[in-house]
Amino acid sequence: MIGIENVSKSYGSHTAVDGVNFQVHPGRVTGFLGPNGAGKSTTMRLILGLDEPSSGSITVNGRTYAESRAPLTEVGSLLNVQAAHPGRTAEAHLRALALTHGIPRARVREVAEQTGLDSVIRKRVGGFSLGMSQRLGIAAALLGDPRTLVLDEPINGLDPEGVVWIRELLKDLAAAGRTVFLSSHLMSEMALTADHLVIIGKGRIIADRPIGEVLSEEEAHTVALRTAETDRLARLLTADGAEVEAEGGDRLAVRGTDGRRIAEIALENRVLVYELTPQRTTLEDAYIDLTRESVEYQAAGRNR
Ligand SMILES: Nc1ncnc2c1ncn2[C@@H]1O[C@H](COP(=O)(O)OP(=O)(O)OP(=O)(O)O)[C@@H](O)[C@H]1O
Repeated sequence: MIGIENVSKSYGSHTAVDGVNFQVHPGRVTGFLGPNGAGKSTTMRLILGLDEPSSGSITVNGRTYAESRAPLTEVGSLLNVQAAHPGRTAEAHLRALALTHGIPRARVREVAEQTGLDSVIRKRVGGFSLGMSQRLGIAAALLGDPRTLVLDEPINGLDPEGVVWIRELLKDLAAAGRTVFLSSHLMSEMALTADHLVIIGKGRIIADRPIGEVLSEEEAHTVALRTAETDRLARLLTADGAEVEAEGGDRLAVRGTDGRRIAEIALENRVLVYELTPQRTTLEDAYIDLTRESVEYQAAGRNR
């Protein structure tokens, strides 16, 4: 369990994280989403005690990270993929980490197997592909068998097989009761991996909801239709309380009602409707909607 209470972090006059409140619960995969510069990495660094918040408090499993005696066995993290010394073998890297935390050597073999690294365990890390380095970072995160995992963009650099592998791994870890918190900008991947979403924009939390809710709230708000009598049907629907927009030609976009009500009104008034499509918003659309303001703000900021 990760608890973030009123956390802010400023760098000089720039506020990277602004009064953020949320909790990451065990037993599910929580996705942390936001456009570039939204504050994801900063928040993760604060959770891991690598940086001090300007204000507010952060706890992991009920304690601040600094209070944990053996953080690797409490929180596993993946922040910087290239964190291992390039001249070391993967095995030497993992053994050194295990040694500093009193973790038995046998555990190195276990995590190497779990992350598909066993065939390259004696190879130097410097020669690793991004995908292999990513697997090594995940192996290091799992080494202490921690209850909580904080992973910054763990899907980056993985091939399709690697993506499926990490998705299954994270789901299994959550199913075993662990707290799994990962950042990504890949909405499509989040839809397949995360149970819960925390969306951040401009350093503020925009949404903190189960993934299904993010979808259903945004879903079917608009019904697209085609009819031979756009003006008449638009008047009838507006009189019924709907919001109608002419989309050109025989098309209307209708909000504030549903397809069934539109069909009833059309039938009662003998208006021919030959297409009636509730617009399903994908998670990606919902995300773009939620973060649009942040992205615009950033684009404006860059031009300054
Ligand atoms: N050490 C630092 N010094 C100054 N500004 C920083 C520092 N670290 C982050 N920032 C700024 O804080 C804001 C948030 O950055 P952060 O890296 O947390 O965003 P992010 O959501 O992880 O973005 P990305 O997806 O690009 O990694 C950005 O405007 C960034 O420039």
